[in-house]
Amino acid sequence: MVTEGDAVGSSAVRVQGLWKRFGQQVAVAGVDLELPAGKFIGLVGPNGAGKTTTLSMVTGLLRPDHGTVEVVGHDVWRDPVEVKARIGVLPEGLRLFERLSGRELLAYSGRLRGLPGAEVDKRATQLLDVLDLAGSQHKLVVDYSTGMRKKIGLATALLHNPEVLFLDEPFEGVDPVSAQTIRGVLERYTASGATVVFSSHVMELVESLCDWVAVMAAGRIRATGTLAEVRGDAPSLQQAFLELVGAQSRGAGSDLDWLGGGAR
Ligand SMILES: Nc1ncnc2c1ncn2[C@@H]1O[C@H](COP(=O)(O)OP(=O)(O)OP(=O)(O)O)[C@@H](O)[C@H]1O
Repeated sequence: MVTEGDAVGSSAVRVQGLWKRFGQQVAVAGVDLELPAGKFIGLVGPNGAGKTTTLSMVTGLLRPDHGTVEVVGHDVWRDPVEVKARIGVLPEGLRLFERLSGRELLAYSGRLRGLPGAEVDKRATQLLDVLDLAGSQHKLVVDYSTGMRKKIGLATALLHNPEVLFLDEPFEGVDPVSAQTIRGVLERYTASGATVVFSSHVMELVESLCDWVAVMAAGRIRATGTLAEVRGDAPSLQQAFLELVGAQSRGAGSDLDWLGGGAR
């Protein structure tokens, strides 16, 4: 799906005036966002910032209260079939068909995507191999570990060679070896001109992986741009992030004077 010229200088995602409320809780409060194509993009923010809610609305999983979302030039909510053919998604709380083996899951996803059987077989074999799942390909998904689930989820999201890949906390619960494997696959994928958008609150990871960042807090976008632009004069992205989300002066632990030291 990645075609020459698609990626250069254009936007992968264009979000305007996005709002989502759950009862009294405003989860996303008027987000405008333009994500450049062909970049490794990090959506970062503290717990509860609205990252998952935003990604769910951008990928057509959750209907916004207001606002529009375009992915590779198509309106997500008016043109969902066009958009879903062009994106891959690894959602938070990934639900998989547990009673299929990893190999069967890929075969099923590939056929759902309309790929010919022989092509699905070829791609599945390569993905299982690269993601170090070949030895577990006949195991049922229900018996996979957390890291293995993330990797098979990533394989299903990549199988149809999407133009944009959305990943919600792809490294959470993943050991360093698997993280390195996932990272290698993603770097190869973006090097070919595709776009990755992933959410995280691990700043070191974002700093080492991403070339473009959007910082979110309390349902709003606080900063966007290249890593250098968002970092500004701060010594690290972590520091810039803490300043942007206003979390510096909380005096962690100052009220917990009973904690530690053996006193009961
Ligand atoms: N289905 C829901 N019903 C009620 N409130 C919700 C729902 N989903 C999200 N929220 C609320 O919306 C806010 C944003 O949540 P969201 O999961 O989008 O944040 P997040 O940035 O992904 O957080 P985290 O990093 O902890 O996953 C939170 O206050 C959360 O409690």
